[in-house]
Amino acid sequence: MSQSTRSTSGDPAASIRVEGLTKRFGSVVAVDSISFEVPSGRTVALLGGNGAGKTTTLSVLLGLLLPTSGRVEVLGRDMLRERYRVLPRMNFSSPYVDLPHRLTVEENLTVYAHLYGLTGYRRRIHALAEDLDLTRLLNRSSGGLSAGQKTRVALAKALLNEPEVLLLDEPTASLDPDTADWIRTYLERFRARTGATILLASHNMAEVERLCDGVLMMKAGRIVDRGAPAELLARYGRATLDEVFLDIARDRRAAAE
Ligand SMILES: Nc1ncnc2c1ncn2[C@@H]1O[C@H](COP(=O)(O)OP(=O)(O)OP(=O)(O)O)[C@@H](O)[C@H]1O
Repeated sequence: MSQSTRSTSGDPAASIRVEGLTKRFGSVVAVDSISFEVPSGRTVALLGGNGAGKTTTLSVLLGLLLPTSGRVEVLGRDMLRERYRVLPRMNFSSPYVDLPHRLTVEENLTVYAHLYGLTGYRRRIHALAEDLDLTRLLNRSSGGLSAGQKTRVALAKALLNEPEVLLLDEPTASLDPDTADWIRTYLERFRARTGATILLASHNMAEVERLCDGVLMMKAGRIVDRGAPAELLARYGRATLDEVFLDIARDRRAAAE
């Protein structure tokens, strides 16, 4: 089993540790007793069809949703009891979160910099804007941006505090192939430079194969398989993760079973 995604075993180097996590919404079991660890400095993907429980898992990890049961630790702290000690060291981006439309991009990033209590934030915002090709957009109102531009602004917001743990929900959704590729390269460099731990939900298998050390395959709230991309390809006897995904979605068994 891949080191990057193994079930909980108390690895002290794990930046994210989830144990027996269940989240119910009324009669809907969105996440059903899942356990996993993400070692420090690794990038791991949550994969699964629509409604598999990926966004719910990320939301519990951020402390935005309370778990029905189970334990969630980030950077060694219990997210239920010590979330405010960890949140300054984390960040996230999601296509489901919209920035206030009337504020300019720079104003929005400044509001977040204040929320994060950053000093020297003006320089940081301009450096990130340059990195993410946003300089020309800083004075534009956020509501008028294209989907791809909004995604890049959301990523700038997520990187403002140089997070040690970064949660990304579909980081390249609605980006054209060129911009998506550019964002992936950026994320690779960010991780190499900072040693950040990244957990991302994605529907893009090429992205996962390129960026991720480990994969957690979710279905109906459960983790139904896990491993490094190469391990999963070998186990299912497939050439691409797309094919592995379809095998799992359609209940075809791994070749090695
Ligand atoms: N606030 C909520 N109230 C009720 N049900 C919810 C709520 N949030 C999520 N669910 C349900 O929980 C299940 C998991 O949803 P979730 O958004 O985590 O899936 P997902 O894997 O992120 O899906 P997608 O790929 O479509 O984004 C779904 O059945 C969804 O309808």
